Amino acid sequence: MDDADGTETRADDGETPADAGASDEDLRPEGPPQKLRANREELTPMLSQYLDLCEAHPDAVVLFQVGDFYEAFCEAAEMVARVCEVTLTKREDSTGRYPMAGIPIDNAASYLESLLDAGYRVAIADQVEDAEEASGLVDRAVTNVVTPGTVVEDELLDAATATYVGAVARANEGSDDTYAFAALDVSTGECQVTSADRLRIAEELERLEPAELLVGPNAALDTESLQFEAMVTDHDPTAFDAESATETLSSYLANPEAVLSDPTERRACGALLDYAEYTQGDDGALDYVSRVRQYDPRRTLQLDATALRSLELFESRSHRSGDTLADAVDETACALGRRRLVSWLRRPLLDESEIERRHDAVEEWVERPMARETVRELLADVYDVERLIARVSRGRANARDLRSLKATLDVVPELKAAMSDVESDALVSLRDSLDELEDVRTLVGDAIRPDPPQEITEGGVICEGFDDELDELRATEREGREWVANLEERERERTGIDSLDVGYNQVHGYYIEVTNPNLDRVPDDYTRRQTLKNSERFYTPELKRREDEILGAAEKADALEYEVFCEVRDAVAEEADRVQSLADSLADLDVLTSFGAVAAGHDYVRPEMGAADVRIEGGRHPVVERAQDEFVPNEADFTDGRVAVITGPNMSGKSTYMRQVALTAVLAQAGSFVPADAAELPILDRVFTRVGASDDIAGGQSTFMREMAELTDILHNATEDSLVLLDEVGRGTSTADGLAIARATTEFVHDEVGATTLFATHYHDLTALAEELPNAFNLHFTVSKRGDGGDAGGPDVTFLHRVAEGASSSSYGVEVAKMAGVPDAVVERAREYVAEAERSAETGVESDAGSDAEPESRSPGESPNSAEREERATNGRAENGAFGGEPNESAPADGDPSADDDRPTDGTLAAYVDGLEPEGDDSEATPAERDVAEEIRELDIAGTTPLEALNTLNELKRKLDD
Ligand SMILES: Nc1ncnc2c1ncn2[C@@H]1O[C@H](COP(=O)(O)OP(=O)(O)OP(=O)(O)O)[C@@H](O)[C@H]1O
Repeated sequence: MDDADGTETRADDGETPADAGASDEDLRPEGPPQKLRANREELTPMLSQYLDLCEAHPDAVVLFQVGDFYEAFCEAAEMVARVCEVTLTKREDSTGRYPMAGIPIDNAASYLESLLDAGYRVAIADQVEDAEEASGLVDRAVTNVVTPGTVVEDELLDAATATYVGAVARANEGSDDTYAFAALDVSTGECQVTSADRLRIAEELERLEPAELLVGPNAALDTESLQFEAMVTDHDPTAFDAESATETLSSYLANPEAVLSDPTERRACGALLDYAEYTQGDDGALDYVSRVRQYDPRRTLQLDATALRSLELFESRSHRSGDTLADAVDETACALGRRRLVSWLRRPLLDESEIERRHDAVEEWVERPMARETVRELLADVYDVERLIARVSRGRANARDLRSLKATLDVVPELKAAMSDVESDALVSLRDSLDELEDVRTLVGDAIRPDPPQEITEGGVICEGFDDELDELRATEREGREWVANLEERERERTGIDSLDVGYNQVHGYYIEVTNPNLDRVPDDYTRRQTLKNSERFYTPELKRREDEILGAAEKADALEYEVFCEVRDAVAEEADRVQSLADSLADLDVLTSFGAVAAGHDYVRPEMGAADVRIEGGRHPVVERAQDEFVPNEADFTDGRVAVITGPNMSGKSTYMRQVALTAVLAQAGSFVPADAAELPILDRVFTRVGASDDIAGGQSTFMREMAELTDILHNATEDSLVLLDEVGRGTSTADGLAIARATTEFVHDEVGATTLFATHYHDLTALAEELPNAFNLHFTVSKRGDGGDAGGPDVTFLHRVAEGASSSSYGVEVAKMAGVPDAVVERAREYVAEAERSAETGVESDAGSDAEPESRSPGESPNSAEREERATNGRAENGAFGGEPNESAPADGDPSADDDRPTDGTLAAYVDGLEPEGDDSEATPAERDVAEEIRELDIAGTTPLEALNTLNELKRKLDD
């Protein structure tokens, strides 16, 4: 405890946050507490020090070390007590009573996690001098500001994913629309910087999802509209000034202009590094951040946030582990590899020769399973040396970390041996680049004991033979202890007391214990030290001398060990760059080996890259195939047409099919083999995916508007090298409008864009379009029917999940409803309505909506919306996303769903609901029928799924029956 700090007590008076009187709502837990400010002149030295630190960190909650606790006071204490569920106590002195709450330093990590989760930044103010040696108040300083984007503690980080803090800056010149984005993983020192127009930078943000974001002074970033959670931090705006940013950068790059030629990039990156230094206690530059890299997102396959999400690359809708692409192809052996895998999947390559280089390596591993498995086993012993060396550089690594580094280095020669005869270019150069770091390995091996304690200040860390002075001290200590160990025997002999014991305790030191009946035989040179109930404890002058010698030597040795340890750690830190590049090679090697293992274990093939069009034989969905007992492989052949209109019943496999095509391309360009019997693939520049509103979250205007804005983005940005997946686009509005949008989109993509497009739809009318457009074709998913729909109650449907040419004949919605357990009576009635609708379709009675959506007057090949399209094309790029911008005028407005427009055209539910409408006036109907009719009129059919519709129908029928 901090004696010089006054009269503070930790007495728990049982007060809880609730009964302590909630603090004023306006009082923030961050920054200087008002009450302390008000009493500034009278405060005790310790609280005054606390107040100073709070003022220096206005954005953070200051946790202030007092002995074994981190304490918070006043508003911050009340918050800490609530969020961390610790007791609120108080500190009382002559200036007043102050709420106080503390968390134990020993297991601070879990409390810090709660504080971060609750949205706080935490400034850790440590005692930076020994409390016992301090002449007055113990000196304290903020050694670390813990924030969501800058955490470095292993306990708070996910081993498998990188955590980024990002900074966005905008060009200073008024008309210049250049934005720069810099992202830093403080735990590893990886730093990447790019610049582009604001739309692309917004996409980059979504792609990297930094946990925390600094926004430059004039960047006008609408952080509210980001589609991921990021803490927005106000950092000193002057850090973004060109001059100060370049100065910050000069500690990291010998020539900042050479690496970051764009001034906006330098401003973003400089400000970011300045902030990172601030969070790490501001001891100057972070030495381990030595890999500042400029990149251009256009040099990699672009996957925006929507594509990443809908393809479930890293996060699945089910949130079950194992359900993402990253999980499916992850057979990496170490955390380095897992993080690298994520980064390769996030940024698949565009350069064909680089892709082939990775494929060559994967092929070699597939062909050489023994060597591959040996390498994987060795990689399993590799520690997370990327984060570890960063800790070493920050002076935070302990002896165990250094031993983990050595264990990793021990693996390297074995890895090189296991790869001695590899042939592929990538593997050869990886093998050759593996630096054994023999010097570091020997140093750590000689210096640090094999199984050291967690603490580095209490001895037991440094090997014998490493430091002479230390060895001498330890020898003195050892001899002393041996002398004491033999003392019992000697004294028993000398005194003739057989029960005499020699022992040690913390308070009294060494003693000789004699039981009461033997006290008369105690020699004269024994001095009494302690009286117990049944015995007395003594010491002799020699024992005292030896004790002082032992304890003195031990204490000195511990201190010296710490000193020696720090020297070793500093020497290792000097080699941080080499360790980082070793980590880099190990990460690449792990991913390539994992790709090899996945390819071998799951029958993936090497794709042929550089084809003109996608052609996949026997393709599978890499994730769904694992969950399915029998996955049905499917062809995807775009050599005779680029636009596929895909129909088929619900649940027949349309979405799975479309996604598997995209995932195959992503895997191939990331360097992996692909789940197929054979694949020829072009190099794609972007993958767009848009999923119709009703398959997405909730229906409704805003979702529809978003869908349309996203569609606009595709229409403007897709190229003939893009892959576009459209899943039920247009479903968020009335059927007629939806169909019209779907048609117009298909035509535009077909005529103007030329992208490889897969369009899954329930609008059967679209299949006619595929026949009209030369480069479009129909695919459908087949089902097998048993029975004919007669007395037996209609056909039973089995999904074959097999894609076939041509359009689907029926949507089978009713059969799906049956499979889902909708009561037989309803299913049967629905079938009657379907049949009726089909009969009327055959006799030429068309619904209004159908004719509305498909003008008969158009001649083949002529687009009905060409004028509209032209207007769209001249409207400039879509202005949506995080940087605000006006809603795009070219996005089609949501139609006013009038009664007529709303009438659906597809064969099942539409017919059913149409059939229920009373002919003529409601007044002839019974009250129940009128109610039902009213309810039907109110239904938002376009926003209702087939299943919901059938359930509603069931309910309505029950009402009528009642
Ligand atoms: N090729 C396949 N082999 C085996 N099972 C498959 C296959 N494709 C899909 N499935 C299974 O069928 C389910 C439904 O597939 P999917 O979601 O792709 O259907 P859908 O036609 O898009 O349905 P909806 O129109 O309702 O969106 C999947 O979850 C999967 O379990």
